[in-house]
Amino acid sequence: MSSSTLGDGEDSSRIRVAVRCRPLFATEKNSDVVDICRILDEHLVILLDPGAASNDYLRQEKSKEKRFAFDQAFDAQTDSQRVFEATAQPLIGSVLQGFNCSVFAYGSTGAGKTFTMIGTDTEPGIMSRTVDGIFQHAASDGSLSVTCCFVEVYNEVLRDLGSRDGREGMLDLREDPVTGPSLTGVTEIQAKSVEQVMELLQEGNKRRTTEPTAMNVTSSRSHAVFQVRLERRDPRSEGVMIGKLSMIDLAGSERASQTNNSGLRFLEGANINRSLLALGNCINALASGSSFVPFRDSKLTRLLKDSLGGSCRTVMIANISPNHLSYEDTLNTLKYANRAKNIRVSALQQLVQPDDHVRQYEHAISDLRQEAALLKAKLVRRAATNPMPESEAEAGDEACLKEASENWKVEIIRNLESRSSLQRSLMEVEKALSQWKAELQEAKEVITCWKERRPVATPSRPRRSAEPRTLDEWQDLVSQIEENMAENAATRRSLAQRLQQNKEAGKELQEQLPRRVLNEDLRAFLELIQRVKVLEYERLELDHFWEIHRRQLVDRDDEIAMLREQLRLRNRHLRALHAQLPEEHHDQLGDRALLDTSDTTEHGPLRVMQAWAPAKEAEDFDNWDTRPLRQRERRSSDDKSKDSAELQDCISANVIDWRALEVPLASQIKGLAVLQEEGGEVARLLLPQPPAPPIAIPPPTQKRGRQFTGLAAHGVAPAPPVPMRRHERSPPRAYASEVALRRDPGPGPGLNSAREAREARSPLNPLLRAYGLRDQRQMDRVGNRRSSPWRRGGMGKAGKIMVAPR
Ligand SMILES: Nc1ncnc2c1ncn2[C@@H]1O[C@H](COP(=O)(O)OP(=O)(O)OP(=O)(O)O)[C@@H](O)[C@H]1O
Repeated sequence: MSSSTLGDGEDSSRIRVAVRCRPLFATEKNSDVVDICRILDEHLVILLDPGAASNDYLRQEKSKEKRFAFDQAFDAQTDSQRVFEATAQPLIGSVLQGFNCSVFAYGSTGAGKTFTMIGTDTEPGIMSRTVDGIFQHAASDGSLSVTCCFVEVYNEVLRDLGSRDGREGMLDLREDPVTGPSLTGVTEIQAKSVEQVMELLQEGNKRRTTEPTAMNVTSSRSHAVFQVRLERRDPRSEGVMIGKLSMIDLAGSERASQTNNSGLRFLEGANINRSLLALGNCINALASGSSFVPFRDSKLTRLLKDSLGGSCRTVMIANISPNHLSYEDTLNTLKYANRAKNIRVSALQQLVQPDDHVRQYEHAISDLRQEAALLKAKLVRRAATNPMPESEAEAGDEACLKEASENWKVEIIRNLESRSSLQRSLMEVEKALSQWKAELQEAKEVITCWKERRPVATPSRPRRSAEPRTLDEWQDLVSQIEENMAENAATRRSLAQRLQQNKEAGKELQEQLPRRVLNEDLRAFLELIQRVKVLEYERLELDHFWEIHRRQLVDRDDEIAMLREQLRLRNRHLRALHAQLPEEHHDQLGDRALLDTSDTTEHGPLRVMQAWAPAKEAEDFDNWDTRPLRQRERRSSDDKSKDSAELQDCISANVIDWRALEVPLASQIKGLAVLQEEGGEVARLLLPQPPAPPIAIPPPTQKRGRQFTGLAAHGVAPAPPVPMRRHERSPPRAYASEVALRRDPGPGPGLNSAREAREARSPLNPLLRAYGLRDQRQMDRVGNRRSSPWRRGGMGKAGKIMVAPR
């Protein structure tokens, strides 16, 4: 293939940029919208200051008026035929001569891109006019072959708009260093007439992903790319000239937040912006003459690699709206277009000479000869050492072998590439699904709050600018999300199925390798390639699983936070009941497991443990009256009426979440149930405890060092601080005070053993007596502390469960 530079003047050396301003809609004219766009002399665009235009006297000083000059500028009155003549028509001759050309429409939503590129039945756009022009141009040229395809890039996935199952028909993009990017499996039509192409455009456009946005009721959410490939014989050189014309209707360039979208629409917006950002970066790199152009940053730029700058003639049409409310978007579009003017191009003609073909065949034949000689030699050697079975020897035709190995290589690479692409799509769908799930939960929560007339909790994610405002709107949103989730789930199922089929096909190919590739070196090489591809794929798969796992952890954290809240409410309710209940009914209350929150610092891997320690309770806990009830009854009647008044306040202020209180006891909460099954002290602590003998509680002594809140609440003084050895400096915090207690100094006078002496003096003693336990050992045995899950798992500082003694 040979190349020559297009040399028809200055125009060919840089991107041509045209601006088209649409007229104001009737609705806009009827409202207070002001036209802030002026086009002068088909070249100059003046964007007036919207403040000045809207008679905002405060803003008139800071004029925002901007002026830009472009190759062409069309005002609202210019029709599509004129736009076509000034932009795409001059490219037709170049494509017929074997140059790559492209026309793309850029602009924010509702600015008129689709109108310009595809048009309407009465006002056809550039795509159909160009095809018409091509056929007119080469009507007499019998050698012309026109092939068209129509695809969209939606959410970073390429879809075939030409196939009947357009939405399902995802495409793979291949890059060939010689022929450039190509789409495998795309529906291509060999166009014989303009009508045929028009049909493809119309049908494809219907299949395109469109959604109403706040700016445009039929907003295109994807980038539509229409490619026309022309092949014709060069009458002078007898070579074949291959030209490609790409016409692109880009999705809206507005910021995702401006379209008032949420959920999948917001995700779309983010992906659209990603592609456009990548396109902008490529334009910047091409404009600055950088040696590296980041084409690989998005599917769109990868697809347009050979249609942007470089070896291509490009026309950009920037569509703008004259509406003063769209000032920012219009300005951004004009700045973007202005930058694109600087891209220098040097188009290359793709002329395939008949000689080139001959040379290529010669190379291929000589390669094949070498390969055949090698294989022959191998076969001879093998036959000598290990005679082949009859059937295999028959199949050992060299050409067949060569072909088989080549085919195998192509098939396995295709299989692995499509596996990676399926996996990536699956990840995208999973991600979208999990976002939907979170949104659905939040919307349902809002609806419940609304129905129960409770205040709506602050959302975990930032509010969208267009949250539903009525209950009906919220319910509509829920059904819409559910519909989308069902759609996504179906896509996920189909992707998973295709992935499975792909893996099975890959396995089969793997098994065929020894039969299809007899050349050992080649086999080893192919195995290596395959291994690399498989590893790449496995890494992708691992990323995927990691992502799923991470999301599960986030969900679990949410669940834990919810359990904490339930526990907090339940504890508060129990305390309120204690305070409310007359003395004679105290026995009915039974033992309740209350949660000690003295130490809630996270430690250890078992996240559920954290649910035991309701963090919000921490500040209240020191004020709890954890003395036996009969002692507490001696409180003044003032205290009781205060408690009762507080409870009434809570109820009337609707602070208590009665729904949450329906969750009965801590023992029935998921995290605890799991641990109960494991046995250990949780179960023990939830069992009714022996009645406590009346004890005299000494007043709390002066607090020093770390406090063991549970003991302090019983009037037990903390142990005196004992210097720790180095390796003991950081014991798990929940046990810090316990460890300190056990480090009590030796026996005192008149006691039987050192241990008894230690226990007698231990400030733990009143607590042991309160629970009818003989000594520390018995406590250890009952509590089985040494084998408790905290010890074994090294989980340390989960919140502690305490039993409120009667
Ligand atoms: N030059 C024009 N003359 C008359 N009507 C126009 C013109 N440009 C756009 N319109 C009308 O404006 C509306 C929005 O245009 P269009 O759908 O082409 O916008 P868009 O830029 O493609 O938006 P999106 O990015 O959201 O798809 C359409 O109803 C279209 O018919």
